[in-house]
Amino acid sequence: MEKAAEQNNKQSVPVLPWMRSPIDVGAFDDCLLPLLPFLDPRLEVALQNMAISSLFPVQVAVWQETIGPGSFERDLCINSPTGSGKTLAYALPIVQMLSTRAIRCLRALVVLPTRDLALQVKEVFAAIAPAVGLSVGLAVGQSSIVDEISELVKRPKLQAGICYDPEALSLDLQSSVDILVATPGRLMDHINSTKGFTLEHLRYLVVDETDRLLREAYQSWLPTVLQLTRCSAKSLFPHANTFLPSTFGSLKTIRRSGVERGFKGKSYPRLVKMVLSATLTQDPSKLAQLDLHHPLLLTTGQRRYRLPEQLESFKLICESKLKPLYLVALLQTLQGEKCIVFTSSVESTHRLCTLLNFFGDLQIKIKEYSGLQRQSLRSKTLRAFRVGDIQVLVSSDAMTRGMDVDGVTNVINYDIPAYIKTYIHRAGRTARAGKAGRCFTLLRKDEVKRFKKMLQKADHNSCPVYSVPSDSIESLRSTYNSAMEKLKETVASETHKKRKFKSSRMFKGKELNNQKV
Ligand SMILES: Nc1ncnc2c1ncn2[C@@H]1O[C@H](COP(=O)(O)OP(=O)(O)OP(=O)(O)O)[C@@H](O)[C@H]1O
Repeated sequence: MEKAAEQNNKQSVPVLPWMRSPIDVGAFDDCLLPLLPFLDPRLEVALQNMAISSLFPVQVAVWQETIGPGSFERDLCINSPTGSGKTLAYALPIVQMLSTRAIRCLRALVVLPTRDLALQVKEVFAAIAPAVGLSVGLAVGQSSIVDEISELVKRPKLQAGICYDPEALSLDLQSSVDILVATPGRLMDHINSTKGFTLEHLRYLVVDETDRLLREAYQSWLPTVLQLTRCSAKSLFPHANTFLPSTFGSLKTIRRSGVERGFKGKSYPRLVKMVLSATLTQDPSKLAQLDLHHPLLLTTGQRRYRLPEQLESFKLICESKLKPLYLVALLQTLQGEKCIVFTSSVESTHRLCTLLNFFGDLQIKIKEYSGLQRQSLRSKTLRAFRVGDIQVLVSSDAMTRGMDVDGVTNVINYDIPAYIKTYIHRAGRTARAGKAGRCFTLLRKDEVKRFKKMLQKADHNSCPVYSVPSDSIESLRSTYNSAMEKLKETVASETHKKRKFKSSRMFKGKELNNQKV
C-alpha cells in the first residue's frame, strides 16, 4: 500500500524546476465583483448580466498574475479542475487589458481543438468584450471561408470609376476583430491565404486544452504562430515607408527588441501566453514547443490530477453481455435527468444509441454525438441537448473535452476509460461550477482493481457500488432480446448501404480516371 502511494507521489514530482513551486489556486477564495481590484465597471455590469456575482478561485488567482501585481510578466500555465471556470479566468483579464486599445487590430488569439468548443469560448468573450468596445471573431470553418474572411477583415470602401492600385489596397485591409477564437486548421487557412489577416500585433495567445492541442501537429499551427509573432528587424517597423493607420496610434503594439532584464532577445511587449487544461501535461518536450517565457504554474493542491469536489463516483459491476440491460435500468432510475453516456469508440456509440432507441418504452429522448457525424448534425444535437429537447447523449470522446452543458447531472461510462485523464474529462461534464454531479462506471469484475488504481491517481478513493434491483433487469430481458434483433438487422442494412456507396464511388473514380487517360 505504502509503496504504491510512494510511487504515485514520485510520479507526480514534476521534472521541470518551475513546476515545483506553483501558485496554489486552493489558497484563494471566491471574490465578490465589487471587491476585485481594478475591475472595469463596464465589465462588472457585463458579468452581472451573465448572472456572475463573484469570481471563482482560479479566476482570482489569474487576475492577480495579470491585472494585479503579476502584471502579465510571466507566461501562465493553468492546471485547474474541470468546470472550475478557466475560460473566464483568461477571457476577463485579456478583455480588460485590451479595453484601452486605440485602433482595432488582432491582439488576442485563443486556440481550441474543436469547433463546438471554440464556439462555446467565443460566447464567453462575446458576453463581455462588446461592453468595452471590443469585437470578437470566430475562425472554425462553420461558415464558408469567404463569409469568414468578410467577418475578420475589413475592406476599404471603393468608389466606382476610380482605378485602385491592388498593392496599396491590400495594405489598407484592416482587422475587424480584436480577439479571435479559432481551431488550428481554419487558423492556418487564414494565415496562409487570407489577405489582410496578420498576427503582427498579437499580444495574447491562449492555448486552451493544451495537452490535447499539443498531442497533434494540426498543420504545424503552433510553430507557425510562434514564428510569425517573433521579433525581427522587419517586424520592427513593418511598413516604414507607408502611412498606414496601423502605424499611427497603435505604436504600443509594434514589436521591438527588449533591453529590459530578463527580456533579452525577446520581443517587447512580448507575446504573453496562457496555456490551460484540467490535466496539464508535465512533459518537458511537449511544453518546450510553447516557448514559454519565465512560466508560472497555477494549480490546485499537490496532486497533478483532481476531480471536482462535488463529484460523486459509483461503479456498477456486471457481466459484459448484460451491460445494455444495466444501462437501461440505470437510465430508468435517473428518470430523464440530463445525462451523457460515454463509449470507447464512434462505432460503439452508434450501435449503443441505436439499441437504446429500440427500447420503445423508455420515454427518454436519446441521441448520439460522435466524430462519425457531420459537424452540422453534431451542432444541432448539441443545441437540442442544451435546451433539454434531448435528455441522454451517447457520445464518443469527442464530447469529453471542455464542453459545458448546463444541467448535466449524470455521466455514465458505458466503457471504462483507459486513462485517468479520460475519466477526468468525461466525469468533468457534470459537477461543474460548484454544482453536484454523479459519474457511474459500468465494470466487469476483472476491471474493478484497475479502475480503483486509476481513481487513486486523482486521490478519488470513494467509489461505492451502485446496485440496480435485479427484478428491474429481469423485467427488461424480453424487450432487450427484441431490441438486439432489430439492432442486428439495422447494422446489416447499414453495412450493405455503406458497401454499395463505396463501390459506386470507386466505379465513378475509375470512370473519371479512364476519361483522363
Ligand atoms: N465566476 C463564476 N460564477 C458563476 N459561474 C461561473 C463563473 N465562472 C464560470 N462560471 C460557469 O462555470 C462553468 C464552467 O466554466 P468553464 O467552462 O470555464 O470551466 P473549465 O474550467 O474551462 O472546464 P473544463 O476544464 O471542463 O473546460 C460555466 O458554465 C461557466 O458559465
